[in-house]
Amino acid sequence: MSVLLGVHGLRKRHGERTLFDIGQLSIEAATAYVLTGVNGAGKSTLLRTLAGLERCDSCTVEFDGQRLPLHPYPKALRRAIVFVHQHPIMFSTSVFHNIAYGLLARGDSSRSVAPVVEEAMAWAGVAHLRDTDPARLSGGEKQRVALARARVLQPRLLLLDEPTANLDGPAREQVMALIPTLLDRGGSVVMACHDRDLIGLPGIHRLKLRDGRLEYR
Ligand SMILES: Nc1ncnc2c1ncn2[C@@H]1O[C@H](COP(=O)(O)OP(=O)(O)OP(=O)(O)O)[C@@H](O)[C@H]1O
Repeated sequence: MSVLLGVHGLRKRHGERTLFDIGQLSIEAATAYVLTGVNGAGKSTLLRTLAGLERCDSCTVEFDGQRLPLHPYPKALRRAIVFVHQHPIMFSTSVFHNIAYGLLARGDSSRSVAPVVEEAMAWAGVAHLRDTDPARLSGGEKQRVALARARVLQPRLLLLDEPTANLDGPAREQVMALIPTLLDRGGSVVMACHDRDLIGLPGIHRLKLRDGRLEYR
């Protein structure tokens, strides 16, 4: 198995408090991980740091054979890594437009984007909501749109922050059912979560943040 992203010396402080100090983290290609840890352990912060949404104190990464600093955040990682927030923020336009947005922003033509978005809406079970304003969606529907929006970008690494938090019943099950097929195209995924069913998914690798250190389980 080849290493997709190697992270060296990832340290994060808030004032005097060291939230985490991770000597080495290797994320393999085409592999799924869950990241567990108690409330406040720093799971979201770790994912946000890898996505370039938070600054780390000092860190270098190896990506595609290149050694890069994590700050300023390299363009190569911005394209390769996608972060899905626990409470996804969406434009008040339509489901279709929200899923298409990232591809259009990359410069893809409307003509090439349309079938990709249609396929993603079908995958996520939201095709019937195509023209709906996301403000009108339930939490589960919003999370499925967020996963579709991330999937069309074909990230090499997808970071999910508690994808099933605040969901229960069928909404949670529908989101869970999508997780194994997120990896269709050979990407890797790291999910911060407390959800025992996600943690127990077959073949998933386990990482745990405990007292600022990362444990491989
Ligand atoms: N800007 C900040 N300044 C100081 N402390 C912060 C700041 N941002 C986050 N923290 C603290 O860092 C800690 C880690 O937060 P984080 O959200 O990463 O944890 P988590 O493991 O994802 O928790 P949960 O499981 O509850 O979502 C928390 O104690 C939080 O209060």
